[in-house]
Amino acid sequence: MMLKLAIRHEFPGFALDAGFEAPPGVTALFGKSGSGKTTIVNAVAGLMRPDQGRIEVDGLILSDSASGRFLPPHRRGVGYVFQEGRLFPHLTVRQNLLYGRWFARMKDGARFSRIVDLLGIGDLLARRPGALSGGEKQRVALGRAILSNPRLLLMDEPLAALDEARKAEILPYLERLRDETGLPILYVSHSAAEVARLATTIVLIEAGRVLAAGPAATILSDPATAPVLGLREAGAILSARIEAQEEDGLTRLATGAGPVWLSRITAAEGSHLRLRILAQDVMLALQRPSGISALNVLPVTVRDVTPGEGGVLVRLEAGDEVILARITARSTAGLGLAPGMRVYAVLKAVSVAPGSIGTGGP
Ligand SMILES: Nc1ncnc2c1ncn2[C@@H]1O[C@H](COP(=O)(O)OP(=O)(O)OP(=O)(O)O)[C@@H](O)[C@H]1O
Repeated sequence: MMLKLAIRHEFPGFALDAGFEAPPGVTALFGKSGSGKTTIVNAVAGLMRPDQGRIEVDGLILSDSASGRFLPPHRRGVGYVFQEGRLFPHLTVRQNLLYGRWFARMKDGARFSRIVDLLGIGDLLARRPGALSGGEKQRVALGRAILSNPRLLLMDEPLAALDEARKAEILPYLERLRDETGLPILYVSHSAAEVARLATTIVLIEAGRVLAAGPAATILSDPATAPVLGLREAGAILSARIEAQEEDGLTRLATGAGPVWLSRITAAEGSHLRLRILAQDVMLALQRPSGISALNVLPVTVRDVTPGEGGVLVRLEAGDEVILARITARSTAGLGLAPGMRVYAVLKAVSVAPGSIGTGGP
């Protein structure tokens, strides 16, 4: 399924003119406060009617100004998860979950059990929302949205109200949803870390317009978009597979850039992971360094060198992957870095934080 959107809308003092496609997986809408993300989500949900344009999912037209078509929200088949779960306080978790299903007129017990298992909420079914933690509420809200059998899911900062520990608890469930439902998920977030972990596709919004859109790995490692995402957050995403759990506490991963060793990752051999390698954690050397503690030395070719305010971003081709390094202007000049040069990227095994390791491919 695919969402296609091209809309224009004017509020006093604000003009939205946005177009993009959202394939299955998580399409993250990322941009500053007031850039228009919620307006886009509301237009897809049918909560506002854009002045102009067209929104369709897999050929079903949700809204089209040219023909005057505008499907009301309840006929769109769109699941919506808000910042706060908005569960019905007087209903149990089971009743909240079934409420969504009632709309879809579904009576499929196997599917109910599968979603309950997927979200790990089986033990909560008899409780009321008042007796749930913030993270548990959000998992129930996700379950309710999915059980309504939607064509697509809208999530407007679903983790924003949670502390870091609760966020970390929910992220694996979101990854499973992304990988197992095959639905397009439009996901609004302010957090580059969250976007890097979850997004399949990234749409960068600035002042009502699409600044860049494309596969997450491409957008995240693009020096042109790094200032928007935040330089500290700039980096690459590598698709990796666990090859071996080694005896000294390291995990060996196969990546398109070569083998990478990281501190123990608790997942089975053969598992597919996505690693976020922050540009500020990558060092560059002209010769293969010896006598250093860093375990990962990858031969790479410089693709481009982009000076900016917070240092220089060097985009590197590593096998069939792209890695980004952020170094100082002095180091860039000292190494004489230029496109086409073959150098070595150095990465410490401990520099990839557990929160930067997700499941599934990029
Ligand atoms: N109903 C409305 N009437 C007038 N102006 C509106 C309305 N809804 C949104 N706006 C304006 O449109 C702009 C975009 O708002 P929107 O909520 O889409 O931004 P956002 O990117 O989702 O922001 P945030 O991250 O803070 O939620 C803002 O300037 C906002 O004030």
